[in-house]
Amino acid sequence: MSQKRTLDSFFQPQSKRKKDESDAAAKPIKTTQHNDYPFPIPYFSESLVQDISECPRKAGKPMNNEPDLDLLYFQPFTTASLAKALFTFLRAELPFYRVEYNIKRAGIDTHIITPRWTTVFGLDDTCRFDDEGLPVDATTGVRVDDKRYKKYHPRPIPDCLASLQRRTEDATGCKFNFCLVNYYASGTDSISYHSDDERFLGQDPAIASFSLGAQRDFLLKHKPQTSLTDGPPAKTLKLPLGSGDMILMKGKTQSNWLHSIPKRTGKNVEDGGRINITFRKAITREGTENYYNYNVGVGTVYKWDSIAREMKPWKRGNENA
Ligand SMILES: O=C(O)CCC(=O)C(=O)O
Ligand SMILES: [Fe+2]
Repeated sequence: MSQKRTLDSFFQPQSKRKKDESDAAAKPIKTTQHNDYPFPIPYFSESLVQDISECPRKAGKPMNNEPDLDLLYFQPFTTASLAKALFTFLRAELPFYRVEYNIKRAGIDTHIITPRWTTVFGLDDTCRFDDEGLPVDATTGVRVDDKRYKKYHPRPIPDCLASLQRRTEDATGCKFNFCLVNYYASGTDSISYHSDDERFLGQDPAIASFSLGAQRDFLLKHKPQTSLTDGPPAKTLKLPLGSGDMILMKGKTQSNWLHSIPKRTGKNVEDGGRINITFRKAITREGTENYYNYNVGVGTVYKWDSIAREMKPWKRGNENA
């Protein structure tokens, strides 16, 4: 019988732990494990799960006063203390990547180094994970051997992020199957103007987007109008997203608007970092392939080093160093 690939288990106490460490430090931590995680990912504590279950305290505010814009702004979704705890936990416990790839830009081969740390978990709607953690057809339950799952193996959303996902689904009435995480270590990290309007998300996708940590501006601008008769260009909107805020982007937003997190300069560069979590629903296998390609890639795994206070390359066998 093959060994279970997904195990929600109790992590073994670390072998290098000194004998005189407190009982609290020696307490086993419950983790989600998977063959395609570089390391086990701890569960949130019971008190964090309880705090999440009490969010949001207030309904989201609709923002639909611009053409084709359809947002629900939870300002905030979580309390400030929960947002801080989530930020600290996720930065320390998730594997991150600095993905590099080549594209043709204005006809010229260009090497892109993604200007932020990224990670992703999930699987499109055509499949689900079986209890060995492998993709099976969502309706027949038969193992799926698809080239789109070969280069990067899909991996399930760990229990910690799944508890935030469930609360988000209940609060919005939307269903999600992917969780993308961005870590902007400082003001020099950014995401340029884009729309999340890929075909693999279907028409009018709903995307829930959380902000944790430093406040950063979220800019929105209407896509260029196709003809002069379409009216004057809509103005750029600036949402100064704070820790614990969540925006649900829905309806015609992705097909008509671009969004970005611009770089910050001068005294605003060192801001302590910001984490963005998005929950989305991919409906085809191209979505799975695309998300792992651009958010995990084939490069080095990094993990937060709380002493050096930066991401450090992570190597198997070095866990307790
Ligand atoms: O960091 C953010 O708020 C935006 C992230 C984003 O737009 C994306 O990951 O597609
Ligand atoms: Fe986006």
